[in-house]
Amino acid sequence: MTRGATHGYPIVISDLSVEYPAHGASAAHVAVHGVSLRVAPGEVLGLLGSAGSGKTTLARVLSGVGLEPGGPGSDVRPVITGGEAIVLGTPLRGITRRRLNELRFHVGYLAQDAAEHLPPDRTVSEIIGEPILERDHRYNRKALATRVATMVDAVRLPLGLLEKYPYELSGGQRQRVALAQALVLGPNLLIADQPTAGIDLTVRDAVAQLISELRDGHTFSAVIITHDLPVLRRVADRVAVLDRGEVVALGTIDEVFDDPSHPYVQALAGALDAGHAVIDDLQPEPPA
Ligand SMILES: Nc1ncnc2c1ncn2[C@@H]1O[C@H](COP(=O)(O)OP(=O)(O)OP(=O)(O)O)[C@@H](O)[C@H]1O
Repeated sequence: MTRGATHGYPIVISDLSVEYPAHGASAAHVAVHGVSLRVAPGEVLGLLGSAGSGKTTLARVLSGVGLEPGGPGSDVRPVITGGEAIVLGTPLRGITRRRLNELRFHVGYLAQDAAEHLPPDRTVSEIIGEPILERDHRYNRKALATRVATMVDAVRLPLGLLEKYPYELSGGQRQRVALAQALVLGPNLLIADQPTAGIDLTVRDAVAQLISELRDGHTFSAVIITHDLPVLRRVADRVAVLDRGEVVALGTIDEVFDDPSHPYVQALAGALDAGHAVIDDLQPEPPA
């Protein structure tokens, strides 16, 4: 794998279509339709869109998690049916198992429901350190403990939580444990599905700060799904808005919201003007 290749762009998506195949009584469903976009090195792209617009599908495909046979929550896996997505130089269409495993070590992925799915029988320290041991089970235990403690600190959790179990933590603390796990391998790319959901204001700020600091290192890029405007303003260089699987707006926050042409983007812009910081309760317009 050529890390950061494809003219240096960590993500290059061209005319990508993704479909959930027919299963049981459900017909096939196209969740992402003809999407093209690039994420530049050092760029954080915010991804917005109504419920069901394809954000999570796109995130799962780009992280490789959704393409993994038997992967988590993958009873029906999304399939790339058109176009291509190249992540850190690796084309995802028809990717082999071996290359997918390799890619996964370089892409941090925070699933939408990660906080609810932490393994109940592992301590915070074991959970955060797991990706390191998965990559190298003989990793030096002292170095591992140091790395885990650094990550706990980075997500503003007290070190006293290291030996606690998920059920002993609040939802916001669990979310930060999941984020620390997604970042523990020092990925070049983070794909985070609602990283600040369920986290209170002060800590939300800390998460935004952490992402900004990582970005300032210039070797880190991210796609962040969030409807949290203060977080978007703080971390996102550009935003893409999805509606029914298509990109309907792309640009800086000001470019997208100052002169919205698409009805859903207009609705978002209206919500922002009305002072809503979190804008995820908007429904798309019914199809024409
Ligand atoms: N396993 C699946 N099988 C079939 N269709 C699915 C599956 N998962 C998602 N979909 C459909 O794909 C479309 C996109 O879903 P997706 O979860 O990617 O949207 P989203 O923008 O992330 O929504 P939300 O904000 O609610 O998380 C939706 O119509 C959804 O019903």
